[in-house]
Amino acid sequence: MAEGAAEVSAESDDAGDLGTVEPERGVAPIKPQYLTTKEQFHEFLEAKGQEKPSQESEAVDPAGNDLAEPEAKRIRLEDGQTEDGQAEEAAKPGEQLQAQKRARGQNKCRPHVKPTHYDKNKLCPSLVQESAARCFYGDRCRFLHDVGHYLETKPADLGPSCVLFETFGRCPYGVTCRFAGAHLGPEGQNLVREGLIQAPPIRNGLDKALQQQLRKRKIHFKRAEQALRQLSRGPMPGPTHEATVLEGREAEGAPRQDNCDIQLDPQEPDTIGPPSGPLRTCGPLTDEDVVRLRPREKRRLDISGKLYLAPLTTCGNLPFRRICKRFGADVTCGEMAVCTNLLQGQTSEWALLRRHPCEDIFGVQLEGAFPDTMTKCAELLNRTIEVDFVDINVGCPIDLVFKKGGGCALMNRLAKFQQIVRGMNQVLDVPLTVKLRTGVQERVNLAHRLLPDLRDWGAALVTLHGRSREQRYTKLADWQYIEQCVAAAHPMPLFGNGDVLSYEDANRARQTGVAGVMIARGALLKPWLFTEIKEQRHWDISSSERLDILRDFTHYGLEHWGSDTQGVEKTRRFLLEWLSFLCRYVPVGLLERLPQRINERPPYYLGRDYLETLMASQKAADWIRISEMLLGPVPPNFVFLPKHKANAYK
Ligand SMILES: Cc1cc2nc3c(=O)[nH]c(=O)nc-3n(C[C@H](O)[C@H](O)[C@H](O)COP(=O)(O)O)c2cc1C
Repeated sequence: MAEGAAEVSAESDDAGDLGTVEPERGVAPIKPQYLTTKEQFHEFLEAKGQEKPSQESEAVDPAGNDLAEPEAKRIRLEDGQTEDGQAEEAAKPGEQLQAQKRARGQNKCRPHVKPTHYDKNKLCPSLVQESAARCFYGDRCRFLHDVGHYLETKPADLGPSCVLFETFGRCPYGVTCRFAGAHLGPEGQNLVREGLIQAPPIRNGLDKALQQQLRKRKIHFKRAEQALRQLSRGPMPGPTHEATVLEGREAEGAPRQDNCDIQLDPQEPDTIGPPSGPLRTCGPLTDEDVVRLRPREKRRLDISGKLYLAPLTTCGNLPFRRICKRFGADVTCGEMAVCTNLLQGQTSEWALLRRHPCEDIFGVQLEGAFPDTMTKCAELLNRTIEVDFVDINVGCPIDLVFKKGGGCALMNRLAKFQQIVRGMNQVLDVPLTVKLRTGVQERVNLAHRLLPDLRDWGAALVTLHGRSREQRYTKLADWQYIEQCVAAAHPMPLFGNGDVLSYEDANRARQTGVAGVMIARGALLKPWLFTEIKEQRHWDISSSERLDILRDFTHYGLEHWGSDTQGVEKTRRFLLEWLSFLCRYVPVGLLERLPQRINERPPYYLGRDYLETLMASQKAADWIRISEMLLGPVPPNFVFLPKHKANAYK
């Protein structure tokens, strides 16, 4: 789903031990000396918040902002929600159902954040982009053209140094950067530092020409149509792959959209995909090219034994994945993208496909309900982006997707499911993988029956989340069933997914015989989990180390979303979404028994220092306080309600 607009249900978590089906809800066993009451906890943070910033917070506040102003005055929260983002308890029985609905995983009535695109105080992009000579819109342009006037209304810088300027020697946001003081010369010119480092090229961006063709529906999906025709006649044989000059060049890592075959040919403007007739080439063929023309096999995906960071709508954004990569995640995947939105050339949906150079084994995940759109989308991506695999989300539980026959619903639409897998597999040069749940209903397991089919249809790997759609997160993942499914999938590798929060959990999961483990909420609660698993230890990470991780996230965020107001606020919102999960982590040194389990609710406790306590808070106002330490004060009338009620326990 489009970046920043996704709706995914991360339902409230319940308790119990990994491997049991009917879990007991637990409370994290915190050493008695750290325990406190709700009132004392909030009083403590309130009092600290009123104080002048401590040394600790002075050290972490890049802008040197006074953090003493109580956020509650400035932050509006959604009606019917308590300050901590949870639904108020229903007072009357008649309201109970309603309250239950509200208490489920999603905050569906979140405030709509007005886009700042048409902000009349925004400087015209022609004055920011050095390449743009003059404003295309002339007198009709709605943005400011007077830099002096713009600077008068521009809010104060958020800090003395700009991460883009520091890293690359040049900040593309120029005067609009919220840290612009670091790189503006005496005349207001945007400075460039010596030894300028090229910013890494955006991988998997959407080319403007391609976007136009998609919007005008001018693309002809030759390979997909051929595959779909074959499918309508009956099952197809396994995939065949004609190698082309184009593919050879792609294998060398050349950007695909710049390739002569994908460029929109005036003679054949509506064609994408390999030529069916004689090969078109960019120039004369060399011996090297001829070698590349040999038919080659579909690329393989060998990720057995690797740690796979789950696709995570909203939270699994590129900056977060960079953090997880640093801590040892081996495989990463983009957030779920809706195939029809990609086919329409929606910029925000294409943003979900972007890949950072550190993501060495990277896939994208697609959602869709129909063979034609899914196959066409697969062909489109096959030609335009660099990925190691494409995954189909057949685990998505949300109504919006389910009611259209996508996500989990495909588990009960066998004919369509088969056509989608076969069709996509036929047009992809990279392996196709599938993410499943145990089934739709709680007591009707379907996965074990589907796995042999998926293997025959050509899926290279399946990940099984050990819960049904109906269960959402109310029960623990059923690892016994996952074990049963390993045999059903054989020899196709099966990854297991559900409730891994410690190296012990990962070890137990591996004992089921799965090819590897996928981790979702565990990574959100503690991204250093990958290191813990690899080094087989518990890491008693300090609050300042945790803050450093958050700071790195904001730096990656500013790099990814921009260092102007819009980019800063986008970074903040994604940070806040993440903080709504992070607060559930209980520091190792505070636990009476290790490890923490994913179903255990932390009681109120005071950490070993102020920051540790602040990070344990489930109040949105406290997450905002943390964001202000890193990104400066929130704008006036700032509203935030987390998308996922990760802090809600049923
Ligand atoms: C915030 C959030 C977003 C998610 N988004 C996706 C998604 O885009 N695609 C998907 O297949 N699963 C998604 N999931 C499900 C996870 O990938 C995973 O299957 C599930 O959380 C179980 O793993 P866990 O127990 O390790 O959290 C999401 C889960 C969460 C908590």
